[in-house]
Amino acid sequence: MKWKDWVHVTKLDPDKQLKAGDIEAIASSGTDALMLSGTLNVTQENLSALLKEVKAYNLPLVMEPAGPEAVLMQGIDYVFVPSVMNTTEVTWIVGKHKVWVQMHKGKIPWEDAIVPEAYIVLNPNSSVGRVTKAVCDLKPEEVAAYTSVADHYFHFPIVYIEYSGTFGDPVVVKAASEAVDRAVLYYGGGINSAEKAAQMGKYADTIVVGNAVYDQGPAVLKATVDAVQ
Ligand SMILES: CC(C)=CCC/C(C)=C/CC/C(C)=C/CC/C(C)=C/COP(=O)(O)OP(=O)(O)O
Ligand SMILES: O=P(O)(O)OC[C@@H](O)CO
Ligand SMILES: [Mg+2]
Repeated sequence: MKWKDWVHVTKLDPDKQLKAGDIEAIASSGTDALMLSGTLNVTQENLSALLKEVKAYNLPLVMEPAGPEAVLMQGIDYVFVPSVMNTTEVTWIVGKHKVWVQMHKGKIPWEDAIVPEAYIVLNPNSSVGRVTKAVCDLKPEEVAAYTSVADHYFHFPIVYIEYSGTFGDPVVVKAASEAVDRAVLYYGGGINSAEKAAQMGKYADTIVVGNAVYDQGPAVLKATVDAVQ
């Protein structure tokens, strides 16, 4: 299945520990892909350790870096590279990217593996909200406007409504879904039940589940998959 057709992605944090047997259960949950990502304490070492744990299960693997210092490209299907639309600091839109390109001197597999993501960060208390100094108190029409800018002006293939750690406002996500045209709309944040998965799955093309895997376990993850598959 092409990445554009995924409806459910599981986000695994290299900074957290999964219990024995959990990866097996996650892999058989029906989720379409595993994304290796976190904002804080992600290193080449913990990324490589997580990759070792997940690579045996034939699921597509996505690396989503929080910065140029820790990026895996070997053994990964895609690198989803974020830019934050509503940050107050240019580095989170284009600065880290410039550093990354300089580090790799023309060896970035642009066509085969790189997928840019336009993040709209909406939980000010999340790590990503704090680190990127995102302006999070946006009205639905402002989120819709950022969505259009990302989609039609910058031509980002993904617009990602990010509420990491908390369940978002469905009115906001609906507004983004009405504004999006060509991009694939991602939603992530606080999905820990079939009901919440279905609610955001109504608007987003792809939902992302992260914390629930660690806090509640693979059975809850499977319920979120079944709600959108
Ligand atoms: C150019 C390269 C290689 C990378 C770009 C890096 C940029 C601009 C990142 C922007 C925002 C960011 C830090 C994204 C990381 C992905 C993400 C949102 C992970 C989830 O974060 P949280 O759940 O808030 O963090 P923790 O789980 O670590 O608390
Ligand atoms: O961890 P949760 O709250 O499920 O959020 C998922 C993802 O959007 C985080 O980047
Ligand atoms: Mg997280």
